[in-house]
Amino acid sequence: MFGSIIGIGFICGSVCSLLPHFFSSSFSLGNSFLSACKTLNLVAGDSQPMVNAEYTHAWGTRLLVGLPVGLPSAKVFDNRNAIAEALRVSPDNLEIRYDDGLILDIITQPMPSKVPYRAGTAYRVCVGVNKRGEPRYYDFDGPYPHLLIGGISGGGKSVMLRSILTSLAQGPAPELYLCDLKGGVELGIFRGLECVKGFATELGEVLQVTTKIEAEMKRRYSVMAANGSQSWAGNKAVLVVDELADFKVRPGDPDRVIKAAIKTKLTNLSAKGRAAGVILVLATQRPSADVVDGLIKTNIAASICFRTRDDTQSRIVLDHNGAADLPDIPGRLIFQTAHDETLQGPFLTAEDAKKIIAGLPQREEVIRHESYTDQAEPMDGNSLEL
Ligand SMILES: Nc1ncnc2c1ncn2[C@@H]1O[C@H](COP(=O)(O)OP(=O)(O)OP(=O)(O)O)[C@@H](O)[C@H]1O
Repeated sequence: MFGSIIGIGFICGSVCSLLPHFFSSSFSLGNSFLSACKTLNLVAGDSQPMVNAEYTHAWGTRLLVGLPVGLPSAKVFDNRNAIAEALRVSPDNLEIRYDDGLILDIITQPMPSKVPYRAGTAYRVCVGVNKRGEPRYYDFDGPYPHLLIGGISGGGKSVMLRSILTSLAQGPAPELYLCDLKGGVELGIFRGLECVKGFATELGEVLQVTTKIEAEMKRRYSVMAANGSQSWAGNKAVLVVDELADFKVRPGDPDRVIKAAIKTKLTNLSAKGRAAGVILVLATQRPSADVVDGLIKTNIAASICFRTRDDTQSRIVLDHNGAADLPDIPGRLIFQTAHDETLQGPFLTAEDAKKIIAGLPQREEVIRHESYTDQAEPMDGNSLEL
């Protein structure tokens, strides 16, 4: 008798070891959830929710829950904070969704503070991994045109731009137009790539580059009109601006004319670029209302926001205060498209990026810019020879 009990125990132990993710935490969080449901009166008459499965993952625990007829899932969503308290996690670490049944993800492990760069596929670039370690992508060919990247100095914007550009350059690369008013310190490593069609390190050059991409947008619209098509089917053109605050006009600013001209072009590109396959990536460490003005913001549908200095900056980028409360961890961000998700951005050093770039098609000739003068007529877009 005793021997057979040991035998059954041995078999159960062996089977369980083959299923390390299933039932391995002896239903403890599932039981806590069910107790919370009772306390919160999340029942339908005499019927209670059932935990159909409890899985243990590296990041925490997933509960698959069946709700009795008469208990809508909305009632569970409404009680999220109280359920999180019962499960002893912060509300941020309890994710509830309905997908053919109720799924509760209880995140008990901290997010990693460093995740490696990974190349995307075509126009889909990896912008980080979520709390469950799943990669998330921004698709330059997707439904959310234009990307705003904001956050305090040291938050991780430059590393993010480096990852995005490296991934895009790995191809099939779009045409890249890069504006880096830090003298090319951040984006200079991309300058020699064949796919880089414009590179600016000074205000005059930014006006040249934005004029050129605007002309390309107009050309594409003409082609589309001739073809009777509504959207550009060819290669994308991506304009990257690091730092948007460089075009903020201050009282008595001697560069106000050129800055205003650049701002007008950026607004125009943000409004009309998408259909022509022209996408903006605008980065700033000073997201204020006069830097990310209403017109540009209205046309930008996706944001990556690192920690911000205060609630106001967070609201400018995300329309809520969330980024001000992010932990002080470089690379930690909120990615906003249809909804928000906290991610750890991919980490890519300049040295590693250079190694990848070295294996990509390079241009032989140097980009030549014409100088800008206040008197110059608006350029027709053909003045920048590559
Ligand atoms: N995704 C990341 N994962 C881990 N560490 C990161 C990440 N991104 C940035 N860091 C760290 O933070 C430092 C600052 O990052 P980065 O230069 O990108 O900040 P920034 O927001 O561009 O600042 P600034 O606007 O002053 O240039 C990096 O040198 C790196 O050590």
